[in-house]
Amino acid sequence: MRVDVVSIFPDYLAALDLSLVGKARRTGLLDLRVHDLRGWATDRHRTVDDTPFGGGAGMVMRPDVWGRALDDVLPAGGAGHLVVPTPSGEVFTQRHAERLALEAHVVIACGRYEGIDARVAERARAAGHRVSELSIGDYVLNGGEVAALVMIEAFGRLLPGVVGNPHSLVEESHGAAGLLEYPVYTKPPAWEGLEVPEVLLSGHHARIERWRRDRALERTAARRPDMVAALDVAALDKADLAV
Ligand SMILES: O=C(OCc1ccccc1)c1cn[nH]c1
Repeated sequence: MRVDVVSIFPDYLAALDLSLVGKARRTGLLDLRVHDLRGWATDRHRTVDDTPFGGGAGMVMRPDVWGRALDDVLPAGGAGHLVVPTPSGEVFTQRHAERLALEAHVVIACGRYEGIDARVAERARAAGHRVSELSIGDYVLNGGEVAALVMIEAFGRLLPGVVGNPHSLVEESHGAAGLLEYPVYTKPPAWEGLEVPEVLLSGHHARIERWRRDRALERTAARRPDMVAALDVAALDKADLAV
């Protein structure tokens, strides 16, 4: 999988040399390239922004500079997926991560200031690329770089071979069951007067599985009632009968 990130702060993406994503790069699972948008600016001051049409505070990133950058990094023929992090985007979820992990070539355009001229996304769509304007949450950052780090980690870890034990990807929060993860414990069995729930030490796998699903349901209902509404209870019941 190839991922290009374009930003006026390319050093912000240095964190991607670390840990699992760094390993995926070194083993060739992930061909990640970071570009400085100013490389496509044409004037002496390497300007990438200008005042907004219609007035208002702040600056807007210029379409011509972004156009030249994306012409160079998006795949010819329009088979790319352009991701634009923005507070006004569709909320990025594990479903998006799963879909992006299947793409051959993703380009992430990191906006700054008040954002990127809207015609940039329009032109990329017209050229046949998939374009997703995605938000990582309901808050405003100074730029898309942090959101790019979040998304690359979220879909990068799903690439085959990146995470050692793929089974650890199955029972996660926001996984297929649509539940939050149950509470986890490790040694010592008693710590600071706090005990690990007895059932987890019982070796009785059916009971342990039921306890875990009950805690996951409880937690999801308490913290994410929105997810409960979307639950496929029939599937859970079937699982229930299985236990
Ligand atoms: O602030 C964000 O992106 C940076 C950005 C991009 C365009 C204009 C302003 C700010 C963001 C918040 N949630 N998800 C993304």
